[in-house]
Amino acid sequence: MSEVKLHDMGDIILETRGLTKHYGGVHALEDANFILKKGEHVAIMGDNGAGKSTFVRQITGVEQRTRGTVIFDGHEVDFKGPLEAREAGIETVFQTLALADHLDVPDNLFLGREKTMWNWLGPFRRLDYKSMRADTMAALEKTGVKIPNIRNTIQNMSGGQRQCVAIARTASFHSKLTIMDEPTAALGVQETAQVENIVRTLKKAGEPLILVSHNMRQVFDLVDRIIVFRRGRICANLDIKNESFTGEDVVSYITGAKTGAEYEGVA
Ligand SMILES: Nc1ncnc2c1ncn2[C@@H]1O[C@H](COP(=O)(O)OP(=O)(O)OP(=O)(O)O)[C@@H](O)[C@H]1O
Repeated sequence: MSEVKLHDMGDIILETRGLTKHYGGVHALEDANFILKKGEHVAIMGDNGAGKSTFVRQITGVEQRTRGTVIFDGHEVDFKGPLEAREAGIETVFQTLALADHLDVPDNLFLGREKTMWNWLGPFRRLDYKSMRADTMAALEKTGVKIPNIRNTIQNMSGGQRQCVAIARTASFHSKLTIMDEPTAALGVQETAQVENIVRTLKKAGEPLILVSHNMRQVFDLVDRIIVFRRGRICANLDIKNESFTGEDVVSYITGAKTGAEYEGVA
């Protein structure tokens, strides 16, 4: 992680200033000013192609931004990849899930942060499979996720089970920020309810969350604030507690039927 400057962020965990991503002539993300406070849960909504995942990818270092600043936990950051972001405390469930298909559940949960133990045969450390398996069972239990056999490789699991593993991985390590990009898109009713319970657990623990979702009911149930993206720009910042607006209003911002005052990026 390259730390450029220190910022006194007060109760802000994440801020983006002028965050922009162009793919050649495609302006996928334009000048996004965004603030997330510690403990706050914010939903990101918007039509297909509005720039939501692009926004997530620039924060988590999956891609290098065209311009703009990201300040996380008081540091100006420019992550070179998602592992760097994770090391800094950002856990992300990507739309693509980013699981290793040929590995089983414990190996996926601990990928890049394997537990080791001293080997009694010599002065070197080896992987502590037993402990990782036990922790995996505990993590799944805690999140309510049901996987029949954790030794199965990911490639032999259903779409819903894969999604659950990705979410359990995110929720089982205490992070400074969790980002979920459409975590329930491929899930059935029961699995969706489990994921929503995980989100509530994070809220109770005071852990901040960015939730990319198309699901209006879910968003109204779970978050404090809704940010709407339209054509790569943030076009609305709606505080669920303090403002009276309906799902129809949100849809109007998503479709462009309604345009808000210029978003200032201040909660
Ligand atoms: N690697 C890429 N190369 C070129 N264009 C891209 C690339 N990734 C995304 N885009 C374009 O950027 C725009 C924003 O895409 P993005 O995936 O961020 O949308 P989204 O809001 O997450 O949509 P969805 O809800 O469908 O996931 C789209 O026009 C998309 O086609």
